[in-house]
Amino acid sequence: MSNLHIIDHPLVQHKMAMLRDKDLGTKDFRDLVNEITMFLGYEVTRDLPQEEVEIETPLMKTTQKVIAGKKLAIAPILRAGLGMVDGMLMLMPAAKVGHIGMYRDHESLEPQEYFFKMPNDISERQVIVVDPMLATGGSAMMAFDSLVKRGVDPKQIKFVCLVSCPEGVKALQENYPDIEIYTAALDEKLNEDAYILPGLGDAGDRLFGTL
Ligand SMILES: O=P(O)(O)OC[C@H]1O[C@H](OP(=O)(O)OP(=O)(O)O)[C@H](O)[C@@H]1O
Ligand SMILES: O=c1cc[nH]c(=O)[nH]1
Ligand SMILES: [Mg+2]
Repeated sequence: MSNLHIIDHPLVQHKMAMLRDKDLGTKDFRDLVNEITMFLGYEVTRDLPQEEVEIETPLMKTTQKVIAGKKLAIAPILRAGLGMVDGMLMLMPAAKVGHIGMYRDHESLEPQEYFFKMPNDISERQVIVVDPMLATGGSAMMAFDSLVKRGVDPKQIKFVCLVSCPEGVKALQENYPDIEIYTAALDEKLNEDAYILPGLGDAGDRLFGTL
């Protein structure tokens, strides 16, 4: 079974059309990233373990399923991943947040890690790594490497992005076949600067107004 989940819900696709528009302003871009993230978060949490609890409604006693105390962490890849944190926390307010600072060197296109701070018990948590863009896959894979080095089982990692491309998906599937990928779009290809086409440009710059 493929580990690639493309979320093609009409509301998600409608919001993606707005997000890609080059004339969309910073505030609206930020708001849409959060809104789309919530839809993706709904899908990525679909298989969280559940347990039955007893409750009492105003009319009678009954049982109801609740999430079975799964320990979660959200791990944004900076900067652009920061734009997805609030959307995820809206759904999982008790999740811890660990930050992975990374930028792609403009010449080599290789990711450079400049910050890594996780909750102490990260090896016991399911980790949802978030970054709007999956281009070559180098940044996501370096983030996974860093988590695995700290004892996280790749089976406990999920990756959520807004835009992906065949090159990045292939790299992740070859190197981390156990990691489920959730995306709102599988675009056409990378250009010669490893930007996604049609894509949405530089997600970090559009989120933070640093164009
Ligand atoms: O799959 P890759 O080829 O590694 O490219 C994707 C990475 O590039 C972007 O970050 P960028 O380096 O622009 O940093 P920023 O978020 O600070 O803008 C993006 O947010 C990903 O982290
Ligand atoms: O298209 C791309 C590729 C990498 N990073 C981005 O922000 N956009
Ligand atoms: Mg950037």
